[in-house]
Amino acid sequence: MSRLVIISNRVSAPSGGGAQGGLAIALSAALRESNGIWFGWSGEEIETFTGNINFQRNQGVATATIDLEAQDIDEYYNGFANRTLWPLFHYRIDLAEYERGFAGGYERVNARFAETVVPLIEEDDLVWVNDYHLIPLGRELRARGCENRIGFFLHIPWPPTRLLMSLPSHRELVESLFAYDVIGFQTEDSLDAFRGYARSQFDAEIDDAGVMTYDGHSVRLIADPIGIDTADFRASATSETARERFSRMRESADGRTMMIGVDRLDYSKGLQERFLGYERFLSANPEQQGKVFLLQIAPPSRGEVQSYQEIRATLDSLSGRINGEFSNVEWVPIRYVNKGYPREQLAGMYRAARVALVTPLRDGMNLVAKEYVAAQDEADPGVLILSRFAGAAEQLTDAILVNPHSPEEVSDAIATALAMPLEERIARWRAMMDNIEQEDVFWWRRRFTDMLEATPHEMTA
Ligand SMILES: O=P(O)(O)OC[C@H]1O[C@H](O[C@H]2O[C@H](CO)[C@@H](O)[C@H](O)[C@H]2O)[C@H](O)[C@@H](O)[C@@H]1O
Ligand SMILES: O=c1ccn([C@@H]2O[C@H](COP(=O)(O)OP(=O)(O)O)[C@@H](O)[C@H]2O)c(=O)[nH]1
Repeated sequence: MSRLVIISNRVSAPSGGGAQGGLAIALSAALRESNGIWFGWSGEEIETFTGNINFQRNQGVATATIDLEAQDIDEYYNGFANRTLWPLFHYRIDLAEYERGFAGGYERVNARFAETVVPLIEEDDLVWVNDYHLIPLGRELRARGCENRIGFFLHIPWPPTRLLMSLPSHRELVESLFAYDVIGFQTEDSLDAFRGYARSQFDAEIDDAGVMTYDGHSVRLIADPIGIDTADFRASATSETARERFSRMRESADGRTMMIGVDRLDYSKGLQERFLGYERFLSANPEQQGKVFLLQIAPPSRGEVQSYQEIRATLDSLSGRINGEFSNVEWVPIRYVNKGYPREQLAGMYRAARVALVTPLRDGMNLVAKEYVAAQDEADPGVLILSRFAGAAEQLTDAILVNPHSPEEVSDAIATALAMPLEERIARWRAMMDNIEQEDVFWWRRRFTDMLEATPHEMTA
């Protein structure tokens, strides 16, 4: 197999602890297998951009990182990526900000990425660009003579055409995607939405095999849902650290049933709606008060962006209000923790929870849903409550699927989950486990890179 050059905004080499995003975890696993190199932003700020590359190798993963200057971080990461594209692609046009400075910074940083990474790319490498931060990177690489096979994978949802058209530069942004040889999406739903846009806005032809032709250039389109390293996660759920965490959780639960949520503190994760659904459940089922509690782990994320500061304040106040309303001296209904935990500890907590609430309003995939399933005890598994609007819902159809906007549905789902007989819990868990065992992170990576490798080079523009 050809060497992989993976490019993504953030490079987060594996480490012992701390919170890592799902993308980081998935790519580390993929890189180890392919002996590739991972290029991106270090997450560090520098006074003036130099293009100097810092090479490192951590636990079998080779990384090459650059620092960005303050204006780049403001306009590209906090700006166009997280104030414009993220809300828009998660259907929140009310939160999307359209500033020319953001768009300019986004183009500039994509050009800087291209300029810096081009010398690292060897003739037969497969180049794999990841996520919404780097949509125009393929075009920038081509402009610098890169004739390798280049693929792009979008980790977040592709929005419906009507929403995307609210972005002033939508045509230019999408046209830059035509520089790639393969474009991957998490779900059939996103792939459909992209096809709709390409046909209606560019008159692109798309055949039954998923090959899109526009202006004499062909691009292969694929829905390729990302998975987790299921075997590894399952093993980590019975590691010493996880077992210790499991026991401590059970002890601190003091005979009460624990439910869990684990999400970056992001408005797309539907935390506010989840708390309201849980509040509804407590009001509708007073006999459950004092018998259950929700552990919500929510490490702060993208704190420079105002909408993230606002959701944090909203959740502080909502969790406080619900706890104030229902708590007594011995019981608090929500344990709300603004801190990240290492994976093995999370695995122990997932296993200790009878129910997981994974209720994003929109999510590209949601790896937490898959991790929760992988961590369960097969003889006594917990129940997954999953939003219909998470990418994972296309695969995990045996979860209790809910509309996260409806407090009644969330409340009913909690009641159903808590009352579910063991036999049904096992049957649902088995079906979900079969899926995540089959469609794991290696399956995801192979499908993408096999397609990229099989795409004839002549197809490149
Ligand atoms: O790097 P950050 O700004 O701190 O954000 C963390 C990551 O969040 C997003 O994750 C997405 O990718 C996951 C894996 O495919 C998927 O399960 C999830 O639904 C997506 O939201 C983001 O897309 C990543 O680039 C960030 O690194
Ligand atoms: O305290 C935490 C919270 C989350 N995560 C990990 O962060 C990832 C979140 O990925 P997901 O796809 O659910 O959402 P994203 O944050 O990428 O949007 C999962 O692998 C979690 O195990 C973690 O390691 N520690």
